[in-house]
Amino acid sequence: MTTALELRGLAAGYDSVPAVHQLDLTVGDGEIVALLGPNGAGKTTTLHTIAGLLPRLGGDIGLFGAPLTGRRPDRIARLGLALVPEQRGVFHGLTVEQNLRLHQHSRGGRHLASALERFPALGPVLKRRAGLLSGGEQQMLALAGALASSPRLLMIDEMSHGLAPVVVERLLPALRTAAADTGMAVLLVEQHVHTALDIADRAYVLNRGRLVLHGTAAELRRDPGRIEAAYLDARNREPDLTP
Ligand SMILES: Nc1ncnc2c1ncn2[C@@H]1O[C@H](COP(=O)(O)OP(=O)(O)OP(=O)(O)O)[C@@H](O)[C@H]1O
Repeated sequence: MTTALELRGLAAGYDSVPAVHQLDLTVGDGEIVALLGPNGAGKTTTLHTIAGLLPRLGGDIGLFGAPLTGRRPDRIARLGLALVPEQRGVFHGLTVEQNLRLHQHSRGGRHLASALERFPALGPVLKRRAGLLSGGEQQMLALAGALASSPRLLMIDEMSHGLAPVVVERLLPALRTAAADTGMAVLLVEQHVHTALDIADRAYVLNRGRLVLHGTAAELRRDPGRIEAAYLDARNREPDLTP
C-alpha cells in the first residue's frame, strides 16, 4: 500500500501557539483512518493544517509521496485533497446541481454522475436549493461534491454532526464503497467512537494535542477500555502518591 498522507512530528496551532504536538500519522491509499479524541483535542486543527488553511508550526507533511512545503490551499486541493468541513461547506443559495458542478470544476473531475450514483437520494432534489435540504441530505451533498472532484485523499470533519444515527448509518456504506472502488484514502474526524471504528481500518486518539493511542479499528473495538482511558484527561486523574 502506498502512503497518501504521512505526518511526521507535526506541530500545529494558532498564532505560533501549538495546539497539536509531535503528531505522527499515516493514511495509506484506499485506507480509512479515524482521528478521534475529546473536544479541543486538536482534530480540526490537524485537518486544517494538512489542507493548508493553517500554517504548519513544525514537523513534516507528506502528501502522495511528496513533501508539502509552503503550498496554498487551492494548490493542495488540486493535488487531490478534498476537505468536508464540520459545517459541510454547502452553498445554501445554490441548487444541489450547482453545488455539485462547483466541486466538479474545482479539480476538473468528470465524476459527477458516479458521485450521484453513490447518493441516489440526491437525484430527485437536484433543482432544489441546498439550504432547503435536511441535515442528512446536506451531508450527502457535501460528500457527493467532494467525490465529484475525484480526490485521492478525502478528509471529513465530524460527518455525523447534527445527524440522527440512522442517517449516519446510511452514509457510511457509501463512503466505504467509494474508498474501496476508487482507492481513495479517507481521514475521518468523528466524535462518535463506535461509528468511526465501524467504518475505519485504523484509528488514532488525540488528547490535548498529543497522540495517546493508535491501533487497528478491530483491536480497538475489542478493547473499549483503552479508548476510554485515552479519552480521560490526565489533568483529572489523582496523582499517584505511593512511595
Ligand atoms: N481559531 C482558534 N484560535 C485559537 N485557538 C483555537 C482556535 N480554534 C481552536 N483553538 C484551540 O485549539 C485547540 C484544539 O482545537 P480543535 O478545534 O482542533 O479541537 P477538536 O479536537 O477538533 O475539538 P472539537 O471536537 O471540539 O472540534 C483547542 O484548545 C482550541 O481551543
